[in-house]
Amino acid sequence: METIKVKRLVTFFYNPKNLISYELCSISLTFIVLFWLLKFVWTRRNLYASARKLPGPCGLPIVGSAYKFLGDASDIYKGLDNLFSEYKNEVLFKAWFGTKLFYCTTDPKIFDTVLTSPNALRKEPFYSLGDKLFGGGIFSQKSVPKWRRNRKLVTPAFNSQMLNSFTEVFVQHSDELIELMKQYESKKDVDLNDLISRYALKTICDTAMGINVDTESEGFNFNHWIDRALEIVIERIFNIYYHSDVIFYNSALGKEFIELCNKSRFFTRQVIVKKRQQMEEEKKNKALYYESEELNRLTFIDILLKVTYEDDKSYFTDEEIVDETITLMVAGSDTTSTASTFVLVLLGMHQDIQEKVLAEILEVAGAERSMSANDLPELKYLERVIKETLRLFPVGPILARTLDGDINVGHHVLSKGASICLAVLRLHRSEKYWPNALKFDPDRFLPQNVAKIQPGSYVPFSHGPRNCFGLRYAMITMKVMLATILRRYKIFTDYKSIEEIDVKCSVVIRPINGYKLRYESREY
Ligand code: HEM
Repeated sequence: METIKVKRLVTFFYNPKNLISYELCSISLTFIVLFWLLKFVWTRRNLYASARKLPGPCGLPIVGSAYKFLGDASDIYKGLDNLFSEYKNEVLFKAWFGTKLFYCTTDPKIFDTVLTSPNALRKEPFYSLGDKLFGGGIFSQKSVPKWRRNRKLVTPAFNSQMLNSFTEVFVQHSDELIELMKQYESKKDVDLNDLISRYALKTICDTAMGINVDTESEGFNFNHWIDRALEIVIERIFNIYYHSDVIFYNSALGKEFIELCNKSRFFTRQVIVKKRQQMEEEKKNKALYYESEELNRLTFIDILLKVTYEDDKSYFTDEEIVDETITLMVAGSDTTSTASTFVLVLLGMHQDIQEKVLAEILEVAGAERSMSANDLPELKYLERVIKETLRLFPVGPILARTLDGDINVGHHVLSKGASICLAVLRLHRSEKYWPNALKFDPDRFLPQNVAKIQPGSYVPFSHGPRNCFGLRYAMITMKVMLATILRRYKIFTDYKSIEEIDVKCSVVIRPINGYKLRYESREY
């Protein structure tokens, strides 16, 4: 059989007629490839011209510097950090990732210009590698008009009146949390972040959706699924072979990712179904579920369901409602729980500051009284502690945007079509803008000192039109929960210094070796 095939091939090439057509074919193919390559290079000539003016690693053909970031989330962050260390004296440098040009910076002026520019409203397209989890939710939405429309639609769900009305829910769940903490008291290396994540998810579901989720039940794993799924998204982003759907979804990592997405989205769908059932029940007593006087008190999910099922029926599809809901559940819980756990680590490391925070809490709300919305603005020192923690451990250590138009940053024009990587963690720890940067000093945020902070050098909630819209929500929920924990328990950590806490970036920041927390009851 094989010999027949070989014979046929030999006869084909010995036939002069076939040889001519074969040569013609290969010549045309070569021309097509050359033409495509020239077109590719020509349309990107501005990128190459811009890149030539900047320092940065040349990278290998096709893969660029992507080989520097192979491995898991820890290796990837280490690779990125090493790259920024290598060019630490440069205001702006370049890095090729595959065929993509990235501008890299820790300069606050560039941060400010980029984050407020209408040409940088789109998230870096790598974010869409997590689409199976978040779809086109507001955080990763690729279409700027759709993002603008959806952001405008849901923002009223977090107005001041709504936020004040949430305080009671935060208090109730914080009380449940400290009860839950009792069983692990004095134990070493408690995974306090797991308990706090459950609190955070419960509160976001209760406040933004009016749904009570039983996060304490056995087998409740939503936070862990999301944690792992985000870690996989980062691994996929930095491994260019995994950018191909065929390769990724046929790999073990891709299969694990699909399973995690299915489980997380199934859980989210159940939350929505529960809400719709609740609405149908309540609707029996009213002509319309949404009475006009209640319109300014609609929760996030009320707004999504109202525009979809009572107004313009084509506003969101069912899957888009899941996209928005899961996005909010993660953006509104993983962030606050991570930030709050880091606050506890830093207070465990700085007992004097912990005692000052406690003194303030006792002065404002006493040892037993439930916290009220009026108490929260009085917790000024606690607020400074949270801000300083977010400086040292910004939840989003890296921000990335793609450029839809040129942006002039003074000494350089960033080219349309490139992307930009803003290294928030490095900026927040830069000695140039934060003297004695690794010192935990909440007084940097005293009103008289805030005026001296260089604009653009403190961006834990990002900046500009695409900043975090949960900023005020986050501050309130963290204050209530931290004040409730701190007046009941004294916190300790095995970490001795900030330098000791190695971090990785699984979209959000994480300590590689855990939080190493322990706590003991306080006696009054
Ligand atoms: C400590 C708490 C929080 C921190 C540090 C934080 C930080 C951030 C950052 C840095 C971004 C921009 C990300 C980027 O550009 O890639 C962002 C966006 C976002 N955050 Fe937060 N966040 C927190 C809490 C919250 C809460 C509580 C909510 C919801 C109630 C929320 C909802 C969102 C949403 C929906 C976006 C996307 C906004 C958009 O693209 O228009 N965040 N957050």
